[in-house]
Amino acid sequence: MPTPAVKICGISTHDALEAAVRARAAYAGFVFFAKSPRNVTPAQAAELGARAQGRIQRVGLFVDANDAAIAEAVTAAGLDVLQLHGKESPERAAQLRARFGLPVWKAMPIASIGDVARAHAYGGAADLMLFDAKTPTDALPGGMGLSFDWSLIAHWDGPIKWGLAGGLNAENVGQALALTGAPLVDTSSGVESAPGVKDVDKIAAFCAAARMA
Ligand SMILES: O=C(O)c1ccccc1N[C@@H]1O[C@H](COP(=O)(O)O)[C@@H](O)[C@H]1O
Repeated sequence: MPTPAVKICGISTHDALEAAVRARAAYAGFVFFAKSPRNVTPAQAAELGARAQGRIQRVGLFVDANDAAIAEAVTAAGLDVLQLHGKESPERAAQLRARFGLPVWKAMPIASIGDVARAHAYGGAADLMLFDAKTPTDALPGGMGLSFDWSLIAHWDGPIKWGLAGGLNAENVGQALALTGAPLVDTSSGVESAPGVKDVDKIAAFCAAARMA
């Protein structure tokens, strides 16, 4: 199995960003969602984005955001990828990809096989499908450290690239990779000591465990 790409999401400090770079994560996620404990302002994102440039790909996470908010974040942080974590339709994903000229990742909340089937509609509209656990509330559609039945998406053979998120940590990422063969893994809560507080040792351990799997 090829080495999976790693994304560390919810980065809001220089220390966390440096830890992700040091651990050779491919992607750093910045959350632009006011209800999240990991939310960053455009000013914070500008600092982090400048520091990240050319060292790690910068992913902006949005939840049903409007074009103006996305444009502000793209400009501030120099984003390389847009991650849509709300109820964005395939048409909206395609529209944002065309407008910003950036790859679009769509998060798909999974609780049943029917949810997995919905991912096919994003072929040609998004660049990557990120399977995540369905959360119990629309108020926070991710970042709760919840996992789902990984067998539902094992070796997914859909029309676009894909990745796995939801409740991943250094202890379970090896098992998740062995079962699913995911080409990309994404974590946030699993590398924190408290909601929104990244732990540099956990970031290092997660990246090492994903590489060893
Ligand atoms: O991190 C958040 O606060 C967040 C808020 C709204 C939508 C998504 C969010 N995080 C993303 O959710 C998945 C899974 O996170 P976790 O590892 O279970 O904590 C991941 O892509 C986060 O980036």
